[in-house]
Amino acid sequence: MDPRTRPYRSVLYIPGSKPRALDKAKTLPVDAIIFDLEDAVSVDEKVNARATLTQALAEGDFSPRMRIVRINGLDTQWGFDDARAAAAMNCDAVLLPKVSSPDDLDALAEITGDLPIWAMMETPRGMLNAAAIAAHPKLQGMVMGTNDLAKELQTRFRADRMPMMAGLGMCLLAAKAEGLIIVDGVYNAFKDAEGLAVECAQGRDMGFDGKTLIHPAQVDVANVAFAPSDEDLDLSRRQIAAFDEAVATGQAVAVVDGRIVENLHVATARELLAKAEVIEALQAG
Ligand SMILES: CC(C)(COP(=O)(O)OP(=O)(O)OC[C@H]1O[C@@H](n2cnc3c(N)ncnc32)[C@H](O)[C@@H]1OP(=O)(O)O)[C@@H](O)C(=O)NCCC(=O)NCCSC(=O)C[C@H](O)C(=O)O
Ligand SMILES: [Mg+2]
Repeated sequence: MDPRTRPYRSVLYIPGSKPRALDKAKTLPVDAIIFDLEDAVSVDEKVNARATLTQALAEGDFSPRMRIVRINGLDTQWGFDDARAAAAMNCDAVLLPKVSSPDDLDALAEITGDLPIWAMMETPRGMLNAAAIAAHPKLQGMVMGTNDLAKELQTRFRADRMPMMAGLGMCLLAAKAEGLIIVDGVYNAFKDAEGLAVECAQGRDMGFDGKTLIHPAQVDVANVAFAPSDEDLDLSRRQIAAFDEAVATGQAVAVVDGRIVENLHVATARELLAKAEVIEALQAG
C-alpha cells in the first residue's frame, strides 16, 4: 500500500524486547506499529531487543500494518548498531528519536540508504527547526514526542495541552507544507478511555493523521476518532451533490445546512470519502 495514502489512525508502540507483545500485535487492528528499541526497552535489554526484533520481523507477518522501527539516538552507545540492524530488518521505515536538525537525518540516511525515515519531534530545537527537518528528502513522517517535549519545556500535564500548542502547531505546519504524515503523541493514562477520546478528538481537529498509542486498550478509541464518522460521510456526499447541481446551473457556490460549499470544500469532501474507502478495504482484509 502507498505509504502516503494508507491510514495512520492508530500507531502502537511495542517494546522490541517483549516477544509476547510482538506476537499480540499481529492480532490488533492497528494501522501501524512502532517497534521500539528506545525508551520502552531497559538498558540491560537493549542489545537482546535488537536481535529479538530482527527475528520477529523476519519471521512474523504483520501485514497490512506499516512497520516502523524506532532506534536509539545516534548519540547513544546503541544508536549506530541499531541503525545498521534496522537497515537490514524487514521493515518499512526507521524512526529516529529526538531529531533536532536535518543533520541528524543525514547521519542516519548515510547508514539506512533508501529506507524511508521518520522523525520523533520532541525537543525545543526540533520544534524551531521543524520546517528544515520536514524538507529532508528521505523524511516520510513525523511523530510527536509529547513526553520528552513536556520534560524539556518543564510543562505540567493539562487536559487542554495548552503548553504544547506552539510545538504541535509548528510541526503540523512543517509536515503539511511538505506533504508528510504526522502522528500525535501518546496519552499516558492508558486505562482512561474517556480522556484519550478527548485528546484524540483534539488531535484530529488540529489535523493530525492519527495517534501514537502505548497499550492495546487504546486502539479502538483512536481508530474511531481518526476515521471519518457517518455524519462526516453523509455531509460530504450531500456537499458534492449540491455543488454538482449548483455548477450545472452556472453557480460557483452551493449551500448545505446553511453553510456555503465551494470547490475547496468539495475537494475535502472527496478526500474524506476516499479515506473511508481505504479504511473499509483495509478492514475487509
Ligand atoms: C504500559 C505497559 C507496561 C502495560 O503492560 P502490561 O502490564 O503487560 O499490560 P496488560 O497486562 O494490560 O497487557 C495485556 C496484554 O496486552 C499486551 N500488551 C501490552 N502492551 C502492549 C503493546 N504496547 N503492544 C502490544 N501488546 C501489548 C500484553 O503483552 C498482554 O498480552 P497477553 O498477555 O497476550 O494478553 C505496556 O503496555 C507497555 O510496555 N507499553 C508500551 C510502552 C512504550 O512503548 N513506551 C515507549 C513509547 S512512549 C514514548 O516514548 C513516546 C515519546 O517518545 C515521547 O517522548 O512522548
Ligand atoms: Mg520520547
